[in-house]
Amino acid sequence: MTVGAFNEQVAGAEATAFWPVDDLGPEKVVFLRLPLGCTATVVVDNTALGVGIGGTRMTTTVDAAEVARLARAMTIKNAAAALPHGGAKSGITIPRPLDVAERERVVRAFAVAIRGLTDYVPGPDMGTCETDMAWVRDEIGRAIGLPAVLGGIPLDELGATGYGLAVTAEALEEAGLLEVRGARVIVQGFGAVGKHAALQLAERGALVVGVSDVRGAIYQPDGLDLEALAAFKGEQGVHEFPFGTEVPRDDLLTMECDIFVPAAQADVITKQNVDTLHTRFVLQGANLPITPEAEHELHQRGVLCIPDVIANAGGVICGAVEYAGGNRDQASLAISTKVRRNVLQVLERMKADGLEPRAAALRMAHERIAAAEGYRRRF
Ligand SMILES: NC(=O)c1ccc[n+]([C@@H]2O[C@H](COP(=O)([O-])OP(=O)(O)OC[C@H]3O[C@@H](n4cnc5c(N)ncnc54)[C@H](O)[C@@H]3O)[C@@H](O)[C@H]2O)c1
Repeated sequence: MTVGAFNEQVAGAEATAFWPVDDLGPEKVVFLRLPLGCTATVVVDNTALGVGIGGTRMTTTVDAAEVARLARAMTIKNAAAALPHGGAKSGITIPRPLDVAERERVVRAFAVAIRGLTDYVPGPDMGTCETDMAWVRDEIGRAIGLPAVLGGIPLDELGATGYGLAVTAEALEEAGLLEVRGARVIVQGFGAVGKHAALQLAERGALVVGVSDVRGAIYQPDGLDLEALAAFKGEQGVHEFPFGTEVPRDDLLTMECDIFVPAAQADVITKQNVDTLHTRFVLQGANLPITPEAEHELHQRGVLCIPDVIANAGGVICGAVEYAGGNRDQASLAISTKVRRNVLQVLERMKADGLEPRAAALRMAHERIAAAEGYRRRF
């Protein structure tokens, strides 16, 4: 980024026109100059509930506005998950892809620069990984998403987010809305989230009848052999799995099921295709997989959509347990306890206040933050 562009970004920050500035935050916005022409922004949005946890994004395009929006999303997500953490985020803007030595130099310089920003704990995000977090921790003693040898809990290996999605289904069963055993499930996306959600739901007796990845989809009306599919997947597309019928990728969005799990990308269900979805429940694995209009329409049709901030919170809960020095087992217990309780609270809130699921979840998050704000010094 040129100095001019950097200054523009700072001026934009002062103008505050392009990111959320309200009673919640942001509390701090810090701009940094780093070696090799890199710049960084750290936004500590709100720390009423505790130290702000949020990833460090490292791309050629990340800017202050993106970081600020993501920091706000973390404030809401951590509060909705009932974690003792506020929301924060950082972004390192690189002028070009960096080699490993350059990257280490930039990440270590970033870490040193945020040493005094003790109300922010970085974690991995798009463009950063556990090695980057290990460098950060080496410099300043704090980061999450670390390698196991440094106390990290391997989030994707554990399948923390997928596990939380299965717990969500169990909570719906506990509320008398669904029977997981025998429920027909379709999962869009077979990556870190979708694969574990499918495996965990199948383990509980659900019939995962369809699964897609970016290249195609596979369908088996009697239920796919998920263990075999997970072992097969590797570099191959799920559509190449021999024990099922290959179908066009987005046909899965039109097939009848009890539970649909979008676990691929944002905005995959919109006003344009929402009519084609034939399901009773949507458990949101991806962030914002359904546009607000489509979510509203599904609610009107009686489809219960458990929003991302509740259903996919397994990952952030795992991060919070790691920060507290916990282990894998403690992370699993925290995910099952918190996700279950949050789903049941959303259902109660919907009933009591006549709210749609996302509005109920957001109200819960805002109330938790407001209650914590009540304990802050005001003078
Ligand atoms: N990893 C986590 O713990 C976590 C936590 C919360 C939210 N999320 C969100 O969940 C989503 C998935 O994350 P992930 O970590 O599993 O990513 P991933 O890259 O591991 O997997 C994504 C999967 O989606 C597939 N995909 C992409 N576009 C598709 C399409 N149009 N149709 C069907 N499949 C498609 C890819 O082929 C891949 O199988 C993202 O939106 C992410 O932000 C992830």
